[in-house]
Amino acid sequence: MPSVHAVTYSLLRRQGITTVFGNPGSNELPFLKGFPEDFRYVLGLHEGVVAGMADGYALASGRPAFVNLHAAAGTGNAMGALTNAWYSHSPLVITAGQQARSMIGVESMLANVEAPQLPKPLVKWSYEPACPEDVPRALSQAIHSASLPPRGPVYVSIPHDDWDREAGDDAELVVAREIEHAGVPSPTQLERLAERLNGAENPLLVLGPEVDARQANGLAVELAERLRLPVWVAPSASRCPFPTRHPCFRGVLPAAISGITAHLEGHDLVVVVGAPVFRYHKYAPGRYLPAGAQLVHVTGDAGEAARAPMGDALVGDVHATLEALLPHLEQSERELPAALPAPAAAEDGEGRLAPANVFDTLDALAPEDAIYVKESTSTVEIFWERVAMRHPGSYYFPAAGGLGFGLPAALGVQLAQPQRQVIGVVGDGSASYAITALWSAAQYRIPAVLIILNNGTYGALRGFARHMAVDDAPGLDVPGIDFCALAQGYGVEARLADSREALARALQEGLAMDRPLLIEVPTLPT
Ligand SMILES: Cc1ncc(Cn2c(C)c(CCOP(=O)(O)OP(=O)(O)O)sc2=O)c(N)n1
Ligand SMILES: [Ca+2]
Repeated sequence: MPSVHAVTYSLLRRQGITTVFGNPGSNELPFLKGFPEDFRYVLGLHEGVVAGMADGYALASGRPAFVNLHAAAGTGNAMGALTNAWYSHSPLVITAGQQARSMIGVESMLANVEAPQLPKPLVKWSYEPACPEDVPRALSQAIHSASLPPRGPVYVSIPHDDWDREAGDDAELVVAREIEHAGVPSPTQLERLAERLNGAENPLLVLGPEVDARQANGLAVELAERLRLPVWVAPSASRCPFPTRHPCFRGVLPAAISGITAHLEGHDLVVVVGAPVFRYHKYAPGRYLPAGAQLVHVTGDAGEAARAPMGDALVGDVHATLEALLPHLEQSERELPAALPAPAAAEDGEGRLAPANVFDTLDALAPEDAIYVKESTSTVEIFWERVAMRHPGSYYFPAAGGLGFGLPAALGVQLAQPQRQVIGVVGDGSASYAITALWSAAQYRIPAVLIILNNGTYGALRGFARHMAVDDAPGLDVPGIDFCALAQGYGVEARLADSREALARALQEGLAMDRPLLIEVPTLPT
């Protein structure tokens, strides 16, 4: 009769999950014993890096990513990354090694006491099987639960003495299970939605990360051109759902109630697709909608629909809904919106570049299908103004703003998308939360270009301090970090680019390399 270990690896292989992102302890060794030749283990030196790499991999592949952490301590280190994975609906299957069953109750060393409670509320489901025979079924439930809408991370704690136990006669029935989700609205629901869109005088479209996750970007372009309306990206954008050089593109909505409402003025129908309504951030109270405006929301996440403070919603798969909706929409006679004007030129400082000039240089030299993993919080708006993104899966930003995402996620995305060039654009503050990711980049020769924008400060917090009238907070500056030295210490080649010419040279070098390159750019604060 096969062991729990054998059935588990059969299940993972059959479900196409042959990469394990992990950091091991003694509890995990029996799972890693006899690690199969056709599997790949990607080690991260901190569990925040492990979960961040897995998050990038899952988001960019659209497939569940498997994580193996060490008991409670490893799970705790991953919680920051889990805030992002939860809000980006990332299908992570997180496993944690547990002490031997007979040693949990006495709370011996490495016992993960009340394990399923630990990752809540940042997982869809968490479980510790009541007996070894239930481990393969529990892992099958984890894979399908993570993948079914609304997608999200799940957690299974597994005692280390389960792996060599017999799995039971029917254990292998779970190995080949396939579960599909339909989620197409009914003809009546589509007609009602189409009637509102066709009847609107001056509609506006707001697109969210789910449009990109479901690869519905092209359908969103068709919708925009059919209705000839302005297209905004939903606030706190963690993905890019619409081509940024399209004439309908208007930018990213500000993440504040009054700021959003100001942009909705004059529109009688706001159509939100694939985003929560809304991911506010800065506290700037105001009316949720301008007078005379109605809002209709299409989302695959019933929770997002239920918690919105206004509007009507249709819960269904956004790709299937847009595809089924288009034939019901009339061609609008409105003028197509005019493309946004090119942004003004920016001045560099002495030995420091303006972020705008970094991004213009990037836009000029990067491949047209480059993938950007962004985590420099004060330069988000400038980035969206200056960098062209044309294809699905071109942009990733931490969905909960939990820093330490950028460097690991850039590596995970590059592992998932080897045929496209990944460029990480990370602030000096953010980089320090996951700097050990550079070791994994070097060890696995992951050919991402990693740009560190070094303005010596927590730039976004300086902006918040001004907004919140806090002019004397300590702890907002991070001077004196030499990222080139840190990179070389972890085995990654590095270049200092303190002029546009030096940046162009370093970028061209990095884009041609088959291994990672870190580029440190001293920048002006925004
Ligand atoms: C894990 C974690 N810790 C602290 C913060 C708070 N925080 C911090 C510390 C920011 C500064 C980021 O600095 P940076 O250098 O990465 O980028 P900018 O200088 O462009 O803002 S933005 C922000 O929300 C956070 N979001 N996540
Ligand atoms: Ca900074």
